[in-house]
Amino acid sequence: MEAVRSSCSWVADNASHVSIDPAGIEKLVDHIGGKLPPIKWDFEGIHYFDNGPLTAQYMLVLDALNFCFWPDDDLQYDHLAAGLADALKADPTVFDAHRLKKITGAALRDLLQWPRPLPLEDERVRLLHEVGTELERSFHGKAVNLVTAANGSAVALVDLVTKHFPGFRDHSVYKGHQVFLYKRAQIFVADLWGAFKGKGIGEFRDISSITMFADYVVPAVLRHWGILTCSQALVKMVDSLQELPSGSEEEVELRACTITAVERLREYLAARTGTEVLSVQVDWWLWSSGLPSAVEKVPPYHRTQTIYY
Ligand SMILES: Nc1nc2c(c(CN[C@H]3C=C[C@H](O)[C@@H]3O)cn2[C@@H]2O[C@H](COP(=O)(O)O)[C@@H](O)[C@H]2O)c(=O)[nH]1
Repeated sequence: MEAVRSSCSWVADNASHVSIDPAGIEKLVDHIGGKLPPIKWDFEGIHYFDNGPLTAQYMLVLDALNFCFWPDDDLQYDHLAAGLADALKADPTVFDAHRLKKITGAALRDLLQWPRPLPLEDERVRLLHEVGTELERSFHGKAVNLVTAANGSAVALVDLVTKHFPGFRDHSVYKGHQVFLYKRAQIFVADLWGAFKGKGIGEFRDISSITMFADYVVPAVLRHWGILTCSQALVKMVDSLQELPSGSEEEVELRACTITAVERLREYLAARTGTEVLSVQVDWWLWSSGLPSAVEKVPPYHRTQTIYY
């Protein structure tokens, strides 16, 4: 995604609160022996997969809701991915467009078997209505038609998703410049690619165009390795779990510098190994290394209330 890469690189060059340290990149690459450890998509075994169109429907619903878990200490991405998978196994029509269009907060909670209101529940419901309505209007109700309309191009699919579904238009205006981050639109493409192992409706000839998915786990991992360095004031805010307003300079810098740092890390790894390295793979490995169950103990992540990640 050229617009994502170039706008984030501009932020990194003009940042006031976050910087990227090449020494941190070298340290991490040395630590992993110069090669990215292999990582399987769905290493947790929590996603729905039937090798067919229903998987595309599941992924679109999953990534429409793939944001803001932290305000509820017990809620994690796993609950969403596994909860939606169980719901779909129990009732294959549960994500039919006409049902998504009318879903309520209580029904979503039921479906996920979550005992209390979800963070930003009203937004989650509104986004599902948006998905149902637009799928019906433009894609005969089926996410698989959206995917095939991209003709095997990851870039085209991100464009289609962001054109048709306003909820996926993850961007900010920073120092007067429009910055594109597109976390959920890009992770949707990557999730399809990962689930279908780059075959069939998960085949994208330009998967290397996708950047990492800027949210709150990977920036903390990059801080741990000294790849991202934050101003003292920002460190204090993040480490004391103070909320960082969505769209603030600090928040945009954290995300944009994370994308740019992963691009540099990818280039450095590719040069060291002499093989192509994908941002998607770097993202998956960094993300999994930042989970609470992982060996590395990373600093707290930044707290931002947003529908974008
Ligand atoms: N950058 C990046 N962020 C990712 C994912 C994934 C899961 N991707 C699946 C694809 C392959 C793997 O097998 C994964 O299962 C979730 N997240 C984000 O993390 C946050 C939730 O964290 P917590 O609730 O504490 O586990 C939340 O913002 C969520 O959107 C990823 O891959 N990359």
